[in-house]
Amino acid sequence: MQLIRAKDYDEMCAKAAEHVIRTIKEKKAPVLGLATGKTPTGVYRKLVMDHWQNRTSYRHVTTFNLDEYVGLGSDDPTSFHYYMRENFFDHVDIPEQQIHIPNGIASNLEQECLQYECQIEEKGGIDLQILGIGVNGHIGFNEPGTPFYSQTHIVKLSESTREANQSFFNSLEQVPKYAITMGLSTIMKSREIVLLVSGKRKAPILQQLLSSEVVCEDLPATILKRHPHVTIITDQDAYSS
Ligand SMILES: O=P(O)(O)OC[C@H]1O[C@](O)(CO)[C@@H](O)[C@@H]1O
Repeated sequence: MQLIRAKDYDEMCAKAAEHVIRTIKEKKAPVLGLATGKTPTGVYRKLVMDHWQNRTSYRHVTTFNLDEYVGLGSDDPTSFHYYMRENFFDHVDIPEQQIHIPNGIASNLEQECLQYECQIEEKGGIDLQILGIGVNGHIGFNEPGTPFYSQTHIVKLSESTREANQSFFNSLEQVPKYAITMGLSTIMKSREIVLLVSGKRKAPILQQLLSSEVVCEDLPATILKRHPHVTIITDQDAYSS
């Protein structure tokens, strides 16, 4: 794992955006894995700015998001669908049919998971996966204890995750209890992974991840130690607190 220590959030986002731009410029039909949450919003801002200033095009890009809440449709302002449109997709030239986000209101959620996994494979897998990390070490919504062999599946969110994501909702009661997430094995099949870690809140889990000599399901992000091409980009707050 390569570690890049950016001086602040802005520099962390700029470095992550460089990875994305390089990937979409190098590949003929790039497939991006995208994350939501507070951490990557600045990356999307950089990408949108670059799209308008440098005419970087997304016409040839396919995307797969990591996760979505069960029970929230794409028009719900608290869904990850909505977040992605608002922060990124509405501001670049990516064709709608090349955007993939799990459908949290599918009538058959199990089938939705299987189908999502197949769609990723049909597109030849993910070239670059952007990840954030939960305060409990989750990646995607793969909570501690999730099997390393997991594929896209339905997960019961831990209370700490619901509390961490509460700021997107009016109250804790409104935070869904379940989500669809790419599994750990789905994430590990990506050819390159960039993990973003920002802010003092994430300092303890980053420290734990970096110092952990064991790779174990209790700390899902440790699986990344087995991946040949992972870059962790942190800001100073996450690294030095
Ligand atoms: O960036 P945040 O808001 O701290 O969230 C951490 C991670 O948890 C999630 O919300 C769950 O997938 C991710 O989207 C995010 O990368």
